Order: sequence, then C-alpha cells, then structure tokens
Amino acid sequence: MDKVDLSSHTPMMQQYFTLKAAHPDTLVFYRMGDFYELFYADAEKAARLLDITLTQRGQSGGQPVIMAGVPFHALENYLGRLIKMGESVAICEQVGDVATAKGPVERKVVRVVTPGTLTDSELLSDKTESLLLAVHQGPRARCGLAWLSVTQGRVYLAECTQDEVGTWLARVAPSEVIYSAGVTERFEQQLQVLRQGGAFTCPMGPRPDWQFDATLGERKLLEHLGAASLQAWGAQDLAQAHAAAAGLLAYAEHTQGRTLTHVHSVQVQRGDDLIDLPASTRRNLEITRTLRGEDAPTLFSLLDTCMTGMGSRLLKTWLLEPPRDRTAARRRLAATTALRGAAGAGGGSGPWATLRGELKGVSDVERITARIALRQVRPRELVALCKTLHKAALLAQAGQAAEPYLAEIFGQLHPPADCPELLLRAITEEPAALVRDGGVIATGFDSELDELRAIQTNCDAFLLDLETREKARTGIANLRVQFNKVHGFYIEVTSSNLDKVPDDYRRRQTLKNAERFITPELKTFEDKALSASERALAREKWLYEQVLDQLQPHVPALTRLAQALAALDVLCTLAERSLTLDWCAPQFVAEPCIEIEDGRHPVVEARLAEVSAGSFIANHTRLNANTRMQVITGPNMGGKSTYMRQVALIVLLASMGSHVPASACRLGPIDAIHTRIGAADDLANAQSTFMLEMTEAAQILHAATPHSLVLMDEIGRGTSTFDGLALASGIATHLHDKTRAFTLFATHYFELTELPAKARHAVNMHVSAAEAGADIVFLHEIQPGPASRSYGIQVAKLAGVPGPVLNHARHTLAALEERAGEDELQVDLFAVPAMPESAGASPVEALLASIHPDALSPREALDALYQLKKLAG
Ligand SMILES: Nc1ncnc2c1ncn2[C@@H]1O[C@H](COP(=O)(O)OP(=O)(O)OP(=O)(O)O)[C@@H](O)[C@H]1O
Repeated sequence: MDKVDLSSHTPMMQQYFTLKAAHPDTLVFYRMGDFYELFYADAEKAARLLDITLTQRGQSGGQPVIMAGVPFHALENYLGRLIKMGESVAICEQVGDVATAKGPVERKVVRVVTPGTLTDSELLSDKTESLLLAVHQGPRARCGLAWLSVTQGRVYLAECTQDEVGTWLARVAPSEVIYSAGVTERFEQQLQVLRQGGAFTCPMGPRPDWQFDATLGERKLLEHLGAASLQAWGAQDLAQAHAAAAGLLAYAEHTQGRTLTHVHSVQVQRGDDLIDLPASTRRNLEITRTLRGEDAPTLFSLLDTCMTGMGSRLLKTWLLEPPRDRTAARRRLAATTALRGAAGAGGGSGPWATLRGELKGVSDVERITARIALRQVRPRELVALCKTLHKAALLAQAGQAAEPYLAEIFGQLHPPADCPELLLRAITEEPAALVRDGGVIATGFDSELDELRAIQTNCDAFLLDLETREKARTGIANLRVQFNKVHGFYIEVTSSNLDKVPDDYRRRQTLKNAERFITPELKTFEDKALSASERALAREKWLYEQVLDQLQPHVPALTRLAQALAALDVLCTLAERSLTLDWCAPQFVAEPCIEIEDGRHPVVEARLAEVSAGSFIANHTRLNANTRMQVITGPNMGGKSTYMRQVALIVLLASMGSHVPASACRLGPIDAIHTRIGAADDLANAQSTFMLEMTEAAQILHAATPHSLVLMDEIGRGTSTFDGLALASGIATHLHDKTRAFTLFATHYFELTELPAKARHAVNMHVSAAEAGADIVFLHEIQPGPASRSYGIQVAKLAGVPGPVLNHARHTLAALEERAGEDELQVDLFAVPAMPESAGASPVEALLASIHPDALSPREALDALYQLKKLAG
C-alpha cells in the first residue's frame, strides 16, 4: 500500500495502519469485539479467497472503509483455509484495558501464522512436520541451508553448492522457504525455476538481508545450545549455514512473537550422509504419496500403524532419510528384533504388543512441549501431558530391556522430577478449553483462588437465607431471590403481592405478572460476588502463567522423553508390521550386492490380499559384482514395473532399519536409488514427456555410482522407434560400462536383449506369461533369459479393445514381421562407436601445409594462390 497520510484518518484506522506497516505482505486480522476485521486490500483479498462478504463502513481519510470480517470463534477454520492456500496471517489482538482506554484500545500483533511456522494443533497434520527452511547465498556459489519445525527443538544445517540447492529442497520438502532479500537476481530466478519445476512446492519469500548474518547465526545457535562452541555438533566452520540459521531463527521468532526457548539441539546434514532419494524416486516409488497425489496406498500408509502422531512423523523421517552408514539401521533392526519376542511369533503376543497397548492414547508430548515453551499450551493439553507422564513413568519402570537401544529409550522415559506432580496439583481434571473461561486451576493449588471461589459457592446459601428472611419480613410467601446474567441479583414479587413490598425495595425490572427489586443488602452482596468472580478469573490467568514458568526448565527433558516415546512407537510398529506381513531381517554386508530371496512388492501384495485377487508371486533378485544389470523384457502387465519397484522398496526398507518383504536379503553399501519410470506429461511446465524422460535420464547418468541402484523403465518410448532404440541402447551401455550401477532395465525393445551377449555384467530376465488359445495368462515370475515374444495384442484384448481393431492389428503385425525378416536390422547396437574420423587433411589444407611463405618468390606466391583457388573451387 502507498504511504498513508495518517493525520486524516480516524484514531482507530491510524492504529491499524501503523500495525499494517509492520506486516505489509501478511493479511492482518484486526480484532474488533467478536470479530477479526480485515481492511482495504487485505479485505478484498480475503473476500476473494474465503468467499466472505466485502462491506464498506463509515469514512476514514475521506474515503469509505472497505472491510471484511470473520467471527472470532471461527478463526481456526479461516486460518486453516488461508494457510493451505499458502497465505500468512498476522493476528492482532486487543491487549489494553477496554474500560480505561482513551481512544482505541491498545492492540498488538501477538503472532504471525505462516505455512512453515504452524503451532496450532488444529492446523497441523498429526503425521507430517511443517518445516521452515532458510537459504543463504554465500560467495563462490556456496549456499547455506537451515531448517526447523517450530514444534520440534532442533535446527538442521547444511551447506551445498548453488547447483545442489534443488536436490536439498526436494529432500527436505519444506512448507515455507525464506531467503535473503540480498541474493542475486539469478539466484532468485533459480529458486523460482526450481519451484515451478516441482523441486519444492511451498510458498517462498525474501526476508531482510541483515538478518542473514553468519556471526549472528553462530551466536544465536550457541545461545540455544547453551554452549561455548559448535564443535561438539560438528557445526563449526559452516559460515553459510550459520547465516541461514540467523535468518531462520529471526523469522521463526518474528512469527511466534518470542524466542524459541525449546530449541536445544543442532544437527548438521551432509550430502553424502544419506542415501540419495531424488524427487523422481520418491514420486515413482510412491513412498508417501501415490502418483495421483493421494496419501494411500503408499509404502508409508502400509507401514504406519503407529499409535501416536509423534511415531508417525518419526517413521516418515526414517523412511525418507535413510543413512548410508548402516549403524542406525543395525541398531533399529536389533531393537525391532528384540521387540518381536523370542519366538518371533505374531498373533498379538510379544513385547511389542504389550508396549503398543501402553502407547495407545499417549498424547503428542513433542508438540505440547513446544507449545509450553511458546506459552501457547492449552489447559487440556496439560492434563493430557500429565496422564502421559504417568504412563511413561510406568513404562520406564516396567521396560527392563537388555537390548542396548531399547535400554537407552527406556532410560529416557522417566518424567522430569516434580513435573507430573506439579501438573496434577495445578490443573483440574477436566478444565475449560481456554484459560480465559476460568475453571482451569485445581482446587487446593492456591488459597486466594479458593477463597474467591468460595464466595461464589457460598452465594447459593446466602440467597436462600435472604429469601427466608425477606419472606418472613414481608409476609410474601412466593417471594424469590434469584440471579440472571443480564440483570444480576433480584427479588421477584408477583403483581398480586406488590402492595406488601417494603420501602427499601428498588425496582429493577417489570415483567408481565411480576416486578423485580433490589435491596441495599442484596446490592452489596452482588458487588462482592461479581468482583469475586472477576478476581478469580484474573487470578487463574496469573496462576496459569506461573505454572508455565515452572514448566520451562522441564522443556529439554520433556523433548527427550517425546523423542524416546516416538522411537519406541516406531520400533514397535516395525515389529508388528514385520510379523503381520511376514517380513525378514535383512543382512548388511560389505561387498557390493543386492540379493533377495522371494522378494515381494509390499503395497501391491497388500492390495491383492485386500481385494482377494490371488496371491502375490515372489521373485528372487541377484545383483552383485558379477551381475550388475538385468535387462528385463516381457508383456505389458506382466509385472516388470512391480518387480523393479519391489527391489527398490526392499533396499529402502532395509536401509531405514526395517524388516523386508522377502525370505532373505543381503545388501551391500548403497548410496542412491535412482528411478526413471514413465510418468504423465508435465503439461504445467510445458515439458514434453520425451524431454522429461531425457532430463531424468541425463541426471541419473551424471549422478549414479557403482553403489547406486538404478531403475530404468521403458526408456526411449517417447520418440520414434529408431531414435528411442538407439538412445535406450546408448544409455544401457553407458550404465553398464561406465557408471556400473546396479541397474534394472525394463524395455520393450527386443533388440536390447542382445546386450548381455556383449556386456559381461548384464543378464537377460523376462516376466513369464503363458498363452491359453488366443488369450494370455500372466504368471508374474521373473525368469532368466529374454522374453520369447511380445503379447501386445493379447493385452489389448484383455483391455477390451474391439474385435475388428484386434483383427486389423493381427494382419498388420503379420505383414510387418514378414518385411522385417527380409531386411533384418544389420546394425550392431552395442558396438562402441568409432570417434568421428579425423578425416585426413583436405587437398587445400595439404597444399597450404606444404607452402613456406618466407621461401616463396612473389611469382611463386601468386601461382600458389591460383592453385589453392582452383582446388577450393
Ligand atoms: N509378482 C506379482 N504377483 C502378482 N501380481 C502381480 C505381480 N506383479 C505384477 N502383478 C500384477 O500385475 C499388474 C501389472 O504389473 P506391472 O505394472 O508391473 O506390469 P508391467 O510389466 O510393468 O506392465 P507395463 O509394461 O504395461 O508397464 C500389477 O498391477 C499387479 O496387479
């Protein structure tokens, strides 16, 4: 908005403009009585986005005030919708005293709600973190990254080159990205392009440059850690990441209106710590989302039977961030194996089952703790926390584990001393939803509050006593002493008895058949009772703040306890899943290999079981130093994609420390899972299928190493047969000879089955199918050797293509096959192409080379020139 001349506006609008100036890019919700109002451009935008009515009221600065409002009790609903649309909202409350204010009551922005800094339980998804990520552009094309979830207590740091920013953004999958306003235009454009290209999808915006300061960042991190050096976290010497952290924390504090006192840990992530799962891999393997963008059925939806939101969130992190180093996976596997019980038998027995019973109903300690630190916690959350702490204490006592990881977890389940007692003493068992409603602090916690409450309770006795006395004094038998919220206390006398009313009765209200009066004695009582209830409410608010103060020192211990509960939940879940779904423990080995016995695709298997569509056919996989590539052929619908994905999913599951859907699995070191699997056209980004296919293939050829797993499905399909075939064979040869990654290469080009004859580390595999007359039966077995033929027409028949079309196709096929037999393709697809000939020197060049200008007479020079001209002609 242009600069506003405040003097011409009403005092209230002056206040509004001052507040709005501090939040120019944010919708300001300005509290007025029972509504939050938006003004001018904000009002127009909100009316459009929320479909609420735009109105004009009064005048300010000589213009009508354009406004739109939402009722205060429906705030969460509107906030939720705006945040989903990527908007941010500044909540501006009345903080001054309405009674004593001269002019508009004092207002303040108490917090800013943005997609990456959500803390409200109503707005957050139980199963997903909302992450805020800050990018800093440093010198020499280095970048710093820092991210956090406001509801967790940890800041993550990373440094990378400018080119790698996209990979990091895809990996972290933030809900909001901020960057310094001082970045170069090119860098800003790069971020825009990444966003349009789908590397990340969340809102993004610049923040003041000075906030991205490395020294400031380091100092802030040290303050949060309460340490003198970042060395213990390996986070020293990361100036670019420190600068990002400075911007990150400044913004997070800005939104919460306070420092994040619960942030006590820092974790540095390095590009080569984790197994690389590029965005295409996450998408193609349907890890947390289906290709259609739904939450289920996915690998995560199959795995997630966690009892708590904390568990679900941790499980997702483990799944999406498998470390290359096997230490964590081994630890998790050992703990899961211990939880499965000695017999490893399912049927709801074993330590996992008992523990899961205990974990049921456990509250979200992690988020409640963050809200304690941010002083946003609600009374009922504290009651839930209190119950969970009691449960955790029992678990800690009961869970004597010999397994080291479990022992460590149980060790962290002891609630911080005095914390459960404090909560039990302070908060009543069934408190009101909000402190402002009162009825939150338990009786016996504070004598002053108890006294004030006693006045209210004694009220009934006093009124009864007064009624008896007044009946006796006036002789009116049906006289009644009562209270209502509008008129306060009164004595009601029916019309027929009005002549008996004493002089000291003052009329308060006239009804149809009665009059209501007040007496000096009743008035005195009323003042005392009403002020007692007001004072009790104020006292409760104050006491609640005191309780929050007393809880602050427990925040770090509560955070650790939350992490322990989450880990226990995930480990029990992995134990349960492995038993229910009949999975085995993988074995990690040092030599390069992916060897799977009876591997299954967990999600397809579960779906087949669900719809009773027969059982899943298990398949073996043997990739090792000798066999690095499988060229897989076979009919459409035969199960090639399923097989390839199952191998990748088994590798992923093993790497996170889970059991796997197989009867045995040996796995060597893995650094990445790359996938190139036919996807729908990326129309939104005007990229053709073929362009996308080649871009992804190029990325894989650049990035894959001998420790990577590469899935290539139908590469080359997007262009003409010869082009496609030529490219597919080139790519396969490169992957085999140069990259030497473990490769599963599914193709329709039968010509590619010739590759293994020349490439020593490649083998042919095919999915089996049997013909039954003119029909086809898929056996889904992966067998050695190339497929004998294609079954396209039979598959088309299955799909319901009309008979005449099929007949036509059969004839055409026969004709084509005949012709192909005549002029057999005589090209060797896999011959290493000769480098373009250094095609000898041309005659002109040869002559030129023979001329020595210094040795020529002018005449000879002229002759040479004629000769050259002639040759060139
Ligand atoms: N091992 C298996 N056991 C049982 N059913 C299977 C198996 N593999 C695949 N299927 C079933 O066959 C269907 C098709 O499998 P898939 O998509 O893997 O075939 P495809 O060979 O990749 O086909 P296309 O070449 O058309 O992509 C799956 O949806 C699944 O229902």
